[in-house]
Amino acid sequence: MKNSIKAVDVDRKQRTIEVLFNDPMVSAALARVNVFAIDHYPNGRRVSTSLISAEDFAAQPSYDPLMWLNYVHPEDRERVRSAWETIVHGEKDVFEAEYRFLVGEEYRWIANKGTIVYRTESGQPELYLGADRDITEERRLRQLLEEEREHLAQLVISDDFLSIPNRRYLETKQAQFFCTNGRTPVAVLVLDIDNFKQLNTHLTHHGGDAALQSVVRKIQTCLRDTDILARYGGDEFVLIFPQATAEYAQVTAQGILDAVQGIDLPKVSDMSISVSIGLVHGCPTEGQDFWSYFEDADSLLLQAKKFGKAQVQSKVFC
Ligand SMILES: Nc1nc2c(ncn2[C@@H]2O[C@H](COP(=O)(O)OP(=O)(O)OP(=O)(O)O)[C@@H](O)[C@H]2O)c(=O)[nH]1
Repeated sequence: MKNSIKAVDVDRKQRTIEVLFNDPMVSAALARVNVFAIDHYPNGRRVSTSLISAEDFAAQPSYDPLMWLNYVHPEDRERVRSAWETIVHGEKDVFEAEYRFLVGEEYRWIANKGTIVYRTESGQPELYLGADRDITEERRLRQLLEEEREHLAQLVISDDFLSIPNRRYLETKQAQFFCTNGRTPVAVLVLDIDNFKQLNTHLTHHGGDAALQSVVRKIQTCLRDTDILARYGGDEFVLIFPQATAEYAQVTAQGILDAVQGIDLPKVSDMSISVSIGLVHGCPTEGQDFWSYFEDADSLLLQAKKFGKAQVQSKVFC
């Protein structure tokens, strides 16, 4: 009885395969869209004229619905195996995955989507009908586009002359360094180079550029990896010290003053270089934001300029 049921099933499957792949016109149309069938029972034969040759599968000695996974790239195999196992175990009929597959002697990226059409009496895959597509080139282009997109996104938020974040970075990212639970300390500093107009005149614009780069490199040597230094515009910079103590903020600001004053300018004048800094340190609460700290720090910077430059003016709230 069992055998006769199986025979009927096999006939039905054979008829489906014949309808799809024996007629030259229908078969050619299916090949154009890479439709194939895996005749899983009894020997895992691939029936199609599409991407992967039928010979790859034809010589398998016994029925094994997992056998084809041997052709999947080792790095993709476990991911694809667990997706395919849900099909083999009857949890799902529709399969969809992208993976590298050994075609001839090279791995190609394949997108495969299909469904189990028939199962054996015991629920094992009997006939799988799917379409696959070589997406190697498409993936390469996708990756190039992604890299290009990342690069452009990076350009938008960084100062390409000084290779540090720019004002747009501050405008879009500042909130992530600013926690308003009243318990998380932060320092915001606004820094401006003193008499830079005059320096530019003495050093020429090109020399001014070099001085600007030296200042930035010097400031960077004073910072932790987690501190932010961004160019706000011209010779004005903003620093954020996330989760910094007031002592760290003040010692670092003083360290920046000293480090910048130690920069050797070209010997075309007896000028030295210095910066002025406005510093606000606190534990922001609800209703405060980065910009309120920034405004306060900017006012303190103006005070520092008024009081003679080359100094830090600060306000510490916690
Ligand atoms: N070389 C160079 N100069 C710049 C750049 N960006 C802005 N500047 C110049 O920097 C100068 C900034 O001048 P201000 O900050 O207004 O004035 P200051 O002379 O620094 O005077 P104080 O700020 O009061 O100390 C201007 O002359 C700008 O043209 C740049 O990328 N390279």
